[in-house]
Amino acid sequence: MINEGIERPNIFQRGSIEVICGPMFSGKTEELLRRLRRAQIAKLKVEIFKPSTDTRYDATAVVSHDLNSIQSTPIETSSSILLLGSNTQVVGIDEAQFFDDELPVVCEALANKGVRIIVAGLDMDYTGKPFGPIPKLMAIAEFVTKITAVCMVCGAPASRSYRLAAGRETVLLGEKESYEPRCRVCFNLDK
Ligand SMILES: Nc1ncnc2c1ncn2[C@@H]1O[C@H](COP(=O)(O)OP(=O)(O)O)[C@@H](O)[C@H]1O
Ligand SMILES: Cc1cn([C@H]2C[C@H](O)[C@@H](COP(=O)(O)O)O2)c(=O)[nH]c1=O
Ligand SMILES: [Zn+2]
Repeated sequence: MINEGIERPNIFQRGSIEVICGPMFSGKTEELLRRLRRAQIAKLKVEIFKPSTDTRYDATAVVSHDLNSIQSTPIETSSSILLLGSNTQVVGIDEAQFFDDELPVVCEALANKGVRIIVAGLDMDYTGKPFGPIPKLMAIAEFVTKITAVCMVCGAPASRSYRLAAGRETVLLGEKESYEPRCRVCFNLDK
């Protein structure tokens, strides 16, 4: 038979990368949970990962600001996703901005093997700069969903996360006490 033994992608399980991004409180985790739940309803094998450093609501669950949740595996480095996500059909990754620079390579490798990858994360840090591996993931993704929150100053659609707390380090975990979503105009008010 022609092509016998040649490794080809399974067209019935075509891999892809989806990115869900936006500021804090825009609904990234809710959208991730919605897509993963639908995959579970379709009886697909689903694995969910988050950075082990993100312990805000729960050590193992991915939890939205409205406290919807799904069980996940906390991991330290993106290479663990290659090991743990190879024998699954759908991989969900939350808080992807905190992962190392290898995450796009890891996602590409799994997608090429036929895995559907759904990544959620902040596209910008509190200074408005691209955050971690998210911009590269947006470039190589088949589908990018960029969503907005509600600006806490004027009520317009908010694209940015304004830091209320003191501290200039890029990574500073927090919730409403430390951050609020703002539109471009209100984000730049005190600059
Ligand atoms: N300023 C805001 N704009 C939009 N949603 C908000 C805001 N403040 C609180 N929320 C709540 O946050 C929920 C989204 O939470 P979540 O999915 O965890 O967001 P993200 O993962 O993007 O931070 C919304 O459904 C809403 O109930
Ligand atoms: C803007 C910004 C945010 N963070 C932290 C704050 C939260 O712990 C997470 C984002 O969570 P969400 O699910 O998107 O609400 O990231 C940070 O460390 N640095 C920043 O610049
Ligand atoms: Zn505004």
